Amino acid sequence: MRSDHQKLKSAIGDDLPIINLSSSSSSLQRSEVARLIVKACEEYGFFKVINHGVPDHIIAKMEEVSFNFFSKPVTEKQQATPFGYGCKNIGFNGDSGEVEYLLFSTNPLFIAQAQSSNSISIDNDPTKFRSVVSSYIEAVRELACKILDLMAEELRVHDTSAFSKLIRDVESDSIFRLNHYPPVLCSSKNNSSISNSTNSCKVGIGEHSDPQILTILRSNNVSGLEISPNHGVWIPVSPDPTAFFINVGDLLQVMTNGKFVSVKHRVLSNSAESRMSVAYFGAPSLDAKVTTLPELVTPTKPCLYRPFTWAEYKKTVYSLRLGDSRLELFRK
Ligand SMILES: C=C1C[C@]23C[C@@]1(O)CC[C@H]2[C@@]12CC[C@H](O)[C@@](C)(C(=O)O1)[C@H]2[C@@H]3C(=O)O
Ligand SMILES: O=C(O)CCC(=O)C(=O)O
Ligand SMILES: [Fe+2]
Repeated sequence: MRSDHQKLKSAIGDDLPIINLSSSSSSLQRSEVARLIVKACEEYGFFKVINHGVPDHIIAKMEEVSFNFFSKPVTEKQQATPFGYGCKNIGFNGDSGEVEYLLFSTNPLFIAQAQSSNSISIDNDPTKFRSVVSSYIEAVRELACKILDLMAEELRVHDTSAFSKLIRDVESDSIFRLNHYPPVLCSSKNNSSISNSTNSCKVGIGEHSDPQILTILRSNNVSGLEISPNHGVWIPVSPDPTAFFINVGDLLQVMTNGKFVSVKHRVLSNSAESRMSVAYFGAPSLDAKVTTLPELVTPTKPCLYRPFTWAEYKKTVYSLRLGDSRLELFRK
């Protein structure tokens, strides 16, 4: 007979933690799920969620509009205002990769402009993109809040909505990103490639951590994502389009006083197939003060980071390169 623990957490090929959220309905199982989430955040800053409750039709429509968007001619994609379309250039400081993307704020007012400017039309229907994206964002935000509340419960934080209320804020600066990594042949000659003893592969997005609180990521069934829980070690993550992958972001590392780790990750291009991913980056409002929760500070674990606003942190992040460590600059 398998124990409850084994039923809740089963190993995947690559041995990364899997959290079965359907088990969080009874209070006994809820605390076991919360315990496994916290363990995963301490050990990896990363886990996969199954039975997440996000309806299949919302996911399928999101995948469809994303595919439709990236299939458009480049000139049309470049006109996708007020959304930010980018190809190969990442950020503003010289980073690049084999990726094209659409990056925008999850603020409903911002998304509404898409309709008024008719900037992205899917199946000749300018409202379709907006409504599909809005439903998806709403669903993944709820998933993020559910996970954040479970974390707070297990960490014995007095206010169990301490994390989730930051991303529920109407002024939340959360962002949304669609990524498309076209197939690129691996070669041993190119400079912008990563090599090991047998082959080398082009980089889609280079090594980085996500600066926000929590990232909810989903992809099609094409590999490429790798995480690095220990310096120099890269673990490939098997794709699973039925699941969501959760990254601890820099702010959660600060709020938990370094108990949770903001996971380093990267994406390598696949030589045969297109990878498409959708990421929701849950962030607080720009003026929110980010502080370490008092419950995570003890005489033996003094507070590691000075308080700062998300605006201050974001400004630093955007002034640096993708792979730069920024948290060090905010240590006490
Ligand atoms: C080079 C950069 C791209 C990035 C902003 C930055 O200056 C450093 C962090 C990068 C990152 C990583 C996670 C997300 O994909 C992202 C949108 C974010 O918030 O921080 C990207 C930024 C970006 O692509 O603009
Ligand atoms: O495409 C992926 O799997 C990861 C994307 C990512 O790390 C990002 O957009 O920040
Ligand atoms: Fe990322």
